[in-house]
This record gives sequence, structure tokens and C-alpha cells, in this order.
Amino acid sequence: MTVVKEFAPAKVNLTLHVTGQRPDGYHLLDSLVMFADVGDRITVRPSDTPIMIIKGPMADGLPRDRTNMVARAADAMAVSANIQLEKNLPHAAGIGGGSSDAAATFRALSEISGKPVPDDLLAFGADVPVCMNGRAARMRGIGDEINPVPDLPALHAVLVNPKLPVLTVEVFKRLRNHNNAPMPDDLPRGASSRELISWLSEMRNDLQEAAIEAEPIIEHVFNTLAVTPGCLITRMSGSGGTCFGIYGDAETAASAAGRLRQDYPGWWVAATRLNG
Ligand SMILES: C[C@@](CO)(OP(=O)(O)O)[C@H](O)COP(=O)(O)OP(=O)(O)OC[C@H]1O[C@@H](n2ccc(N)nc2=O)[C@H](O)[C@@H]1O
Ligand SMILES: Nc1ncnc2c1ncn2[C@@H]1O[C@H](COP(=O)(O)OP(=O)(O)O)[C@@H](O)[C@H]1O
Repeated sequence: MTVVKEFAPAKVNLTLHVTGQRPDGYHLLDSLVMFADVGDRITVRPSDTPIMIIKGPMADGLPRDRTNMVARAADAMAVSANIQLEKNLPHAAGIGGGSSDAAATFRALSEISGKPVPDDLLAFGADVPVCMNGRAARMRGIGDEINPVPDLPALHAVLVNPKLPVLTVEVFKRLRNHNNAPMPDDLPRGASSRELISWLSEMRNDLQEAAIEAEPIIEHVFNTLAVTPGCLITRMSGSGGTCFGIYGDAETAASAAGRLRQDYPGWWVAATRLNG
């Protein structure tokens, strides 16, 4: 029997500039996005009845009905399948878990059925188009303008989430400045990792203040990461609460992650490579 497996990587917003707001309330963004080597896993098998099985360390609390992003993607494709979601990423965490799951489901169902994925991926969430692409990209518009940025160096990072959900809509609601400067036109393509990190230090996540207001523990997560040995830069991803630190090599990142796990057993901590 055909079995298709797809990886749904965590999305990391290295930068997230909010540059305007449309009359319908949606915000214009300018974001440099990379994808991690940690993520969820989707396994799809043909089945006469649609089945969704959710397991994995972060499965608790996820919707198990047809509102789950995996089920939404399957229903939109009108492909009956047995879909297993191994949930490894925290949810409502600013790392696009639901969007990445939807994108992986679209890819897998397209492969088993031969059907194309829907044209309007944005209708499933502002992060779904960039997750469908799955590679480092500059994301603009409200998430619909995706330009691949192929020549970035890989980065060694630690992702930390305090396991408190942060709702994206609540963060945007608290945002006071809706018109901030975009990133420079030219991104540091072909840069070394040191050069990229130095460039990032001039960039922002414009949602950070609003996210901390919504969930003050994010500031603690951020400050805790910032003082881990070898941490070169600390940022928040998306609308939070996941923060990340970047390190010079995989060993330094792994040792920071080990220390954080020991000190904060209630937090989700992952050492990861962000792929360029
Ligand atoms: C902020 C970002 C940055 O990558 O990441 P996350 O924090 O979700 O990971 C995304 O734009 C989120 O994408 P996604 O989580 O798919 O958002 P959606 O479900 O489409 O929107 C949730 C709510 O966020 C607000 N929203 C979202 C995107 C956008 N460009 N402007 C907005 O104002 C709207 O209030 C919307 O109702
Ligand atoms: N497969 C899924 N994985 C994660 N969240 C999902 C999924 N399906 C539906 N959701 C819902 O989507 C919301 C956003 O979750 P997620 O995509 O993880 O966060 P974020 O938008 O912060 O990146 C949560 O409230 C969650 O309950």
C-alpha cells in the first residue's frame, strides 16, 4: 500500500517587521523566514474513510475534529485518507506548527492522489504559503508574497517555548505601531553566518513588545536564552512565545539546550539547525 511521509518543519521568523495595516485589519509584514530541522511528521495512507490520528509528545490540547489544520487541508483536497500526525512542536507558539502541518498534508495528499494543491493557500492561514515553500524566504504582503532566499548560511539555534499558548490574534490586537520600517531591499545573500548574525542584530521583531504584554513570561524566556554561554543573538519568532538564540556551532547550541532543559524542565527546548 502507498505510504507517503512528509516532514513539517518549524518555521522561524529571523526578523518580523510590521510595515502597515490593510483596511480589513490584516497587517503587512516583511520577514526573513528559515526552517528548522525539528518539526512534526505526517504519514498518509489511502483509506475509504477519512481518519486522523494524532500522537507525539505535544499532541495534548490539539483540536481532534475537522478544525485541525491537517483535517482542513484533507477536506480541501477532497482526498479520503488515513493521516497520522506526530506532533513534536508546541502549538500557538509562533513557529507555524499548524501551518507547516497543513502544508505537509497538502504535499502528501497531492502525491498519493495526483491532485494539485489549492490555489489559495493563504485562505488556510497567513503562514501556509511560506510553509508550502519550506525553504528560506522573504515573506511580504500579509504572508502571500514569497521570495526564496537560497544563499543563506545555515545557523545553529536553540528554540525555547514556555509551553504557554500565545494567540496570534491577541498579539496583533495589542500592537501599537502598525507602520514600521521594512527590512533593507538587499538581504545579506551569500553572507557567512557571522555576517548574517551581525545583519540580524540591526533587524527587529515588531511583535515582541505586544507578545510580552500578552504573556509576560516571554521576556523571561528571552533573557534566559540571552545569557546562555556562546549565545550570539536572541530573538522571538512570529507572534511568540517561542524565542531562539543563535550560536557559533552545533556543540555550543547543544550544550546551551542541555543546560536550559535541566534548569527549566517545564519548557520545550530544542537545539536545531536552521537551513539556508
Ligand atoms: C505572525 C506570523 C508571522 O509568520 O506567525 P505566527 O506567530 O502565527 O507563527 C503569521 O503572519 C501568522 O500566520 P497565521 O498564524 O497563519 O495567521 P492567521 O491564522 O492567518 O491569522 C491569525 C490572526 O492574526 C492576525 N494577522 C495575521 C497575519 C497578518 N499578516 N496580519 C494579521 O493581522 C489577524 O488578526 C488574524 O485573524
Ligand atoms: N495541526 C495543528 N497544529 C498546531 N495547531 C493547530 C493544528 N490544527 C489547529 N491548530 C490550532 O491553530 C492555532 C495556532 O497554532 P500554531 O499553528 O501552532 O501556532 P502559531 O500560529 O503561533 O504558529 C492553535 O490555537 C491550535 O489549536
